[in-house]
Amino acid sequence: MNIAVKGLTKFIRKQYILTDVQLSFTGVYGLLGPNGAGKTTLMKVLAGLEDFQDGNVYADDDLISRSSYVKRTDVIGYMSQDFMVYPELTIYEVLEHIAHLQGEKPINIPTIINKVVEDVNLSVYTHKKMKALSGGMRRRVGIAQLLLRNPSVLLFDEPTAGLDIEERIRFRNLLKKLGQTHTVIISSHLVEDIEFLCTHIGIIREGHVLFEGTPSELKSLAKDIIYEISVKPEELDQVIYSEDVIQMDDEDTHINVRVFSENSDKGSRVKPRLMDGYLALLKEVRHE
Ligand SMILES: Nc1ncnc2c1ncn2[C@@H]1O[C@H](COP(=O)(O)OP(=O)(O)OP(=O)(O)O)[C@@H](O)[C@H]1O
Repeated sequence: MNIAVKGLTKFIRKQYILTDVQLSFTGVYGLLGPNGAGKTTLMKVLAGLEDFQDGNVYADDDLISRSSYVKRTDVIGYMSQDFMVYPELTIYEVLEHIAHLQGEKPINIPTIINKVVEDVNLSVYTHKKMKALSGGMRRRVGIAQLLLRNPSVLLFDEPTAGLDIEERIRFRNLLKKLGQTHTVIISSHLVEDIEFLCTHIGIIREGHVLFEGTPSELKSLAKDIIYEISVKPEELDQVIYSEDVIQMDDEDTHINVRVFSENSDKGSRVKPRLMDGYLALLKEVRHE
């Protein structure tokens, strides 16, 4: 199922949070933007958790919400950054409780729970108490409880924030797997997560859409303007001072400095990465 928004506008008192937002969410969709761009607000609007003043939300071309708050928990599952409930209950007990609240027949509950814990790779941990779980495991329980309802669209707000590197990789792999069976929308300011996971990307800034397209379309915004310069450690200060630096990689004997440049005779032109396209877009907007 695809979700789309048209003309979406939200303000709180006199401050516009989202302005005439038009986006079409499909595949594994990455919603990127700097802090305060409006990503969380947009995700909550999609989930039916926040009201808005103008515009429409569609699911597969059917209007599901017009300028108002409509709860769509049967279609859309939303997960905020963390999931911490009932610390004294085990994973199984939490899921059992939620399944009961949803009105599942008691006889079906064990089968349903076994399926969702398998989907999120928690089958061997169901006896563990919530309070004993790591951040990544708690988030996986959060996904499991969403899957109990079997929504077609899963929304994740900053899903890997605060996870250590191993958990982040495990969690990203899980999101990739879920993307094979669901429409997945991920909001993040980490280009790295989006690069690994997403087939489509939307970029917002200060509540306005700046870009929507594929990862290669985003990369192409930095076509022909990315150079790599190899410098000795003692030359680094001079390069930082004179060039528009994106990234530096320390290679023991020298440092590879990635820069924006229209024409650099000091380095070699390289293929743009997603980060380059994203930064090129933000630079362009800043200069307008
Ligand atoms: N309830 C509210 N009242 C007033 N301002 C709000 C409210 N909710 C959000 N905002 C403002 O709306 C803007 C967008 O916030 P939002 O949290 O959606 O952005 P974000 O892109 O998710 O940012 P971050 O990555 O920092 O979480 C910010 O300027 C924020 O201060």
